[in-house]
Amino acid sequence: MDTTTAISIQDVHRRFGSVTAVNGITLTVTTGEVLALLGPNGAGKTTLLDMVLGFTTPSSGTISVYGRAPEAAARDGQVGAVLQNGGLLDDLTVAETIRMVAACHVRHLPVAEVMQRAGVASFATRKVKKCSGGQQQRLRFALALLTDPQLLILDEPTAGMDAGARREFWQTMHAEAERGRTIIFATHYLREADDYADRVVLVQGGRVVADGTVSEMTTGFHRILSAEWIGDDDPRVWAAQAGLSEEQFTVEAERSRIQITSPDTDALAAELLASARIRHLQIVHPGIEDVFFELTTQEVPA
Ligand SMILES: Nc1ncnc2c1ncn2[C@@H]1O[C@H](COP(=O)(O)OP(=O)(O)OP(=O)(O)O)[C@@H](O)[C@H]1O
Repeated sequence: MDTTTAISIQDVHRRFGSVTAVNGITLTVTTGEVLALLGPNGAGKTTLLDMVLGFTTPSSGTISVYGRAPEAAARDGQVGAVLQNGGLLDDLTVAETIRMVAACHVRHLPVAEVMQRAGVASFATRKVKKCSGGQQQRLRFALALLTDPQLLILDEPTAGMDAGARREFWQTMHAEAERGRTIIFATHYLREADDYADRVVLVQGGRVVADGTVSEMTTGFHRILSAEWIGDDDPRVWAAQAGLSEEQFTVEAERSRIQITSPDTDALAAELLASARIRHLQIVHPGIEDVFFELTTQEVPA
């Protein structure tokens, strides 16, 4: 078995009646990778994760988890999951919930260790129904850790958490990633993907529309150059000679401030500086929001 491959997804489709939720995804996830699955509502993220967990099977294509069928890997505790609406029993306390689920597994980590690692120890005696949304997500995370899984799957784990709780949750997750666990999480929060994932896979319409690190994704996208124009000539004339369109070039405030949108702002900046036409140069790189917006507003080919 190839020990570096955690998940292998080969040309997977999943149809529900006339709806094609996953439309030909091929993806290999390497052991130890932290991968964010990003995409708008209905993109197919949950359906894909459900198949990796063995809850549903592909209509066509194959998925293997550590070289095995997904349901076999999940059954043996190789995979832990924090799902959007995983059922919790309201009247049990946090500690009772963890002990009860632990009792269902042949092998599990000590309950006290799991509570400490998931950050639930401080509210262990609280009933589930009295826990905040963020605390319930932490409890789900504790349950996912019980079998000491090699792979953690998190479907929008921080949904409903405020910014502080999100940050704390991700600190905990970071510690788990450093232990060499493979982590896949689906999220709508672009910043989370940017901050916590080694690799971002952008899904839309059941397909992968981008796959890479955030810096790879933003390379090749336009950058925005802005500067103060100090040349003697008219900046519009220069822009026309440089082949910039009206959308790419704007000049504000009595000709003094120019803005250029281009994938190759470096060369333009070099030329403008060398000819002493500009000063106070700034180049802004696009963030993942821009990439996400641009990629997910494109039409997906049929
Ligand atoms: N059991 C099902 N029966 C019918 N259609 C389904 C089923 N599960 C998912 N779908 C459809 O498949 C598409 C993909 O849904 P999915 O939940 O995988 O998207 P998602 O990216 O996880 O969305 P969200 O971000 O809103 O959770 C949607 O059009 C959804 O309505």
